[in-house]
Amino acid sequence: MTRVYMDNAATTKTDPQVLEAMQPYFEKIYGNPSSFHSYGREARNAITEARDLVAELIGADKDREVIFTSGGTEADNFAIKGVADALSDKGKHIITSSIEHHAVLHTCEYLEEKGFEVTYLPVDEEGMVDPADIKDAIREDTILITIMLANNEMGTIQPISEIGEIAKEAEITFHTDAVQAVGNIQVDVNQLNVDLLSLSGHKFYGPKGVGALYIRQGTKINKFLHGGAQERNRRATTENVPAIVGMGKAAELALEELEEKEEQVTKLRDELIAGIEERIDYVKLNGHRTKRLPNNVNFSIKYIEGESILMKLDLEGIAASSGSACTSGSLDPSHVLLAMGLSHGVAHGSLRLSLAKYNTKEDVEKVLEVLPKVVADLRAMSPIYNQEIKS
Ligand SMILES: Cc1ncc(COP(=O)(O)O)c(C=O)c1O
Ligand code: FES
Repeated sequence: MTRVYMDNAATTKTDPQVLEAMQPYFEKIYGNPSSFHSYGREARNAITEARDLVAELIGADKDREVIFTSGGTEADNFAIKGVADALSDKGKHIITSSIEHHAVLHTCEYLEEKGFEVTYLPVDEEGMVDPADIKDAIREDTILITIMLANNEMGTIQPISEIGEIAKEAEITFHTDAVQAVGNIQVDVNQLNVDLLSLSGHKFYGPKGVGALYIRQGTKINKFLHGGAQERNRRATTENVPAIVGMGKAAELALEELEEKEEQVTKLRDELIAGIEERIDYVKLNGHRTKRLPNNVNFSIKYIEGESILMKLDLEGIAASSGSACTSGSLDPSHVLLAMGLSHGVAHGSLRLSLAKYNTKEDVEKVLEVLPKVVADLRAMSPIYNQEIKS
């Protein structure tokens, strides 16, 4: 059976060129980057090179503004707790949205327990935050605005540049979680008007367990891990050199390939969307139709449980998801879809197909052949469907 992987928003296959770039840093160049000898120096140089490549991908200042972390979650925690810590004398109010990843939402909830106040802005039915709402929510004591660039579940791309203008004018630190965006669309920290930006290696063909936080020069933020003086004294612990090198290589490839792959993946996405809408009744595309990630397809399929579609698709060799990897592990329907106004029942019947540069036209054809059958089979067993539609 040919297998189709369409869960690339959860994680991507590591590019073979990335793997190849990492290999020597396990076998030959294994020194500690803080060591004085040549082994250490070589490792240090590799980190510098990787940092430059990541900086280049997001338009940051080379060498100074990129801090490597253990992933997107740590970058989000670092940004939010670091700013809250540094600016708590100035104020204790944070603005975010109700559709953020749990790495942001749970961090905000933690800070609420510590005495901070958080405004969770609503989104419209396409999952869009209204910049006017941000303006209205700003208070005298607001110290941080954190809004994601692109949503992991339904792919809507937020007006970050515009929100950044508002933040800049009000002199409030602005963070964006760009974990899903980097490598899929062009991301430039200056064009976006952000002070802080999170990214993660494994979402764009790099290894897992490595990410980065962009910190604009002059941004007030406290260090995240206490200990040694690594990462400009902002994040202690011996650097994960092979992973950092891998992320650097992934960034280099992303920059080279972005335009071509974006076009290729968008085409497949649009074929999937059109094909599903044509072949299956009672479906609703979640998220914005055009302002969406090139690799994201998310449908609510009425009268069906998300989990049962996933199981059936898996048996047919198709790997998909019903929301974010974290959400699908729980029995709660997606907080993102609920925030967009979907009912519990409809939110439960959601299916996310997320593409990568490795997906082909044949993959799309297979999904379009299998999915309608799976849906028909499940609906045939659904009492509500039989009652409402068939009668
Ligand atoms: C929007 C968003 N933020 C943060 C994360 C967490 O990234 P990581 O898995 O690297 O910790 C993810 C991963 O699913 C994500 O999609
Ligand atoms: S339990 Fe059905 S989609 Fe979550």
